[in-house]
Amino acid sequence: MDSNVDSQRVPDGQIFFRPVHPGISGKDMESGTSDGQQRKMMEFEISEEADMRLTRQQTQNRTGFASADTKQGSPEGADRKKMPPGKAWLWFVLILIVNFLMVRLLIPDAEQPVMVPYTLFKGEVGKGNVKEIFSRGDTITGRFKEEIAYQAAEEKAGDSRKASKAVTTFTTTVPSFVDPGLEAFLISNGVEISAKPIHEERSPWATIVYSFGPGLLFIAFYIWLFRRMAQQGGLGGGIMGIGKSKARRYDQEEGRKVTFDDVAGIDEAENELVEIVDFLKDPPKYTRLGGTAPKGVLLVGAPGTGKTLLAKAVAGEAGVPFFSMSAAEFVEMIVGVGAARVRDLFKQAREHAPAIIFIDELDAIGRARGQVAIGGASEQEQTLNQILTEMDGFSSREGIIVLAATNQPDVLDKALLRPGRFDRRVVVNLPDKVGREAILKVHTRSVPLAKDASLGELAAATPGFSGADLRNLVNEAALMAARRDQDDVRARDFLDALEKIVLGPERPLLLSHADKERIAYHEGGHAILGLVAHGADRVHRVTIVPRGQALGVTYQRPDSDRYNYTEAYLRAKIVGMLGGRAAEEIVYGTRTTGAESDIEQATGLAHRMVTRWGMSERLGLIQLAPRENPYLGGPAGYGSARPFSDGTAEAIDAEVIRIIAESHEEAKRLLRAYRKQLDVLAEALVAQETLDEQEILRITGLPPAPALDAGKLPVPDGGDKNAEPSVSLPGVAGPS
Ligand SMILES: Nc1ncnc2c1ncn2[C@@H]1O[C@H](COP(=O)(O)OP(=O)(O)OP(=O)(O)O)[C@@H](O)[C@H]1O
Ligand SMILES: [Zn+2]
Repeated sequence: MDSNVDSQRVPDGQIFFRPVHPGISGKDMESGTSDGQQRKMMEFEISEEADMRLTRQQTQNRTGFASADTKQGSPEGADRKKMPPGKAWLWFVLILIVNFLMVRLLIPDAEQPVMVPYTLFKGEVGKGNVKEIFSRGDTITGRFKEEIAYQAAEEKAGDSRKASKAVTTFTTTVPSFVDPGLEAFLISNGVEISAKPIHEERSPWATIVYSFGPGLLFIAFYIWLFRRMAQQGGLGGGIMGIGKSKARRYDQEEGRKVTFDDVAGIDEAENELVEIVDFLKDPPKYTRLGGTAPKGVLLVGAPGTGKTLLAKAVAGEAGVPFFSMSAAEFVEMIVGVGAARVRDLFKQAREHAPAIIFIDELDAIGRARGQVAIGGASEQEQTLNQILTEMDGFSSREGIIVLAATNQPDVLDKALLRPGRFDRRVVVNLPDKVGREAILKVHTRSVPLAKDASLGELAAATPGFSGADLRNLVNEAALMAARRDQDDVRARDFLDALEKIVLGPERPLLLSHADKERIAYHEGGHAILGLVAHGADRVHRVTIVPRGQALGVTYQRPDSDRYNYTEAYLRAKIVGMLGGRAAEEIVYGTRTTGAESDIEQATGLAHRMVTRWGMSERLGLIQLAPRENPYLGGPAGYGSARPFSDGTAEAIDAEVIRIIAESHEEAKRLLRAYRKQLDVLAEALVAQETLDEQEILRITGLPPAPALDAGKLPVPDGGDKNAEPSVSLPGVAGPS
């Protein structure tokens, strides 16, 4: 069975098979169509039990994409540090509470006077027990010399258990008939008649706290807030630091310079930047004849492909200071701060020219103006305008080059891309197999490799991995080897690390024998179809050890990176995905929930065949789903503004349903034909849990999957002789 849950939506237009495991968002191996000629669909590599999609998360890089890794200065960190406004309110409330408690503690006589009857008051005056009084209107407030025990009448009636109160401060009301002799009576009994209210009298301390406390606290709070913000900028300079940029100078901070030696596998991008290095080394050489060097270079590419690294390498090679800042860090809670930071960043760079300014995640502020959600808009706009102003403001003779990185070039404000600004665009692609090997070499420079660890094979097994993913893989493998007390990192460590990264850690589950057998048949179904379906990817491994969300996994991967897919290949893919369920149906005659992600992936693929790749005769070559961001995978679906009729929508559904139904039939037909092989494979899986390619071939006696153009497969002995294995899948326009 497969993973029961697939938390990742699959963006339209990309074939990615990712293991259905929610925890590995960063590891996606992507593939997808990118624009124009450079139609670069990446491949699927490992197919999970029905081939999981490796897909880019739709969410943007800022929400926890970043390959879970270790990038320094990643914008995520910065976002976290920023205090959300909600927290400020919490502080505000806390301060009010503290203030209240202080007042209570410092002003013991802030107690309310107790209301006593006029007669009792006069009685006490008569006894000479009243020290002083203050009168306003018909109300008298005063203090007894000695406290008296008093219980209000209404309380007596209500609750007899209530103890009488000890009263020193009292208040009473003079009856409506005026008591003419009162004043003389008071004086004769030695009562002081006070000119100021008695119960509001406070100690000098209390007065200070009352009048200044709250104000002081607020001021302290704001000072603290500003300081905190300023400290985040690394400048710790009180309120004044807030408008400073938080740019980091890598040349000073890091011991070792990054050079082009540290960058591998993205040669084209690297070559394009060589000229920039040259310019920075000797600006006059270029400007001597009146030419202008580029001011801004936009690095465009998927997350983790090495854009930041490349920018640092340019600085390292040229030997100039490198000021780096993530665009997300520009914008703070306070409007105007972003613009101030931009100004400061450029000022710093100018002081150290020639220099490089690197702005990461440019899309965070470079989004087309007016396209931003209300609220952050004006701040974002101001910041963006400031960048434009600054870029216009320096001449190329100054030797400053602004590099910026984004993975959403299409959302950028057009003004940023005008000549004199970011007029050069360098695409940083995901590395191909050769590139991945080179990157692995860079990152294993200080890792002792065992003889059996072949970086070439590892590169072949990791299509769609970015440089950051590969670095992470090497790191995981090294940790794995260390945990195993080895002195070197072996092939097994790399494979285990890869599996862990792609699928999540092994999950110990107590499964009954019956469950195991069912999972074995499900995975066996995928695997057999991988071997016999025409054009399917090679099956590398089958396991029924639960991992991440998956109960079992069938790994399939093409022999080489694929950039384009034939329809037959896609159909074989769908047939393979449905093989798990088909096997269960054939063997048990019942269904389980185990095929959920298989179904999801198959549907997604069929949908894209129809809506994006023009593989439905009935609908023809019409684009029926929007293109998506080639670097991130993007939102699919037109929402309410669907540019086609209801009839077309119905036709799309019908075509998708037809493709799935045909593939399902095909899967069942093939599995019936290869039932004997399915049985032995399932049995072996229950016994051994994991089988590699050689074992699978030996156990089933099947030849490795034929290439697409291979001839008919032999009908296996013992198979259903009537059900001839298919050589070609029914065409899209086939009988329906
Ligand atoms: N081509 C590469 N060669 C060598 N190492 C690489 C390469 N690409 C990425 N890495 C490794 O991955 C790390 C992260 O890459 P980097 O931060 O440069 O990616 P990025 O493209 O800027 O990503 P993001 O768009 O998420 O900011 C690098 O510090 C480096 O160690
Ligand atoms: Zn499955």
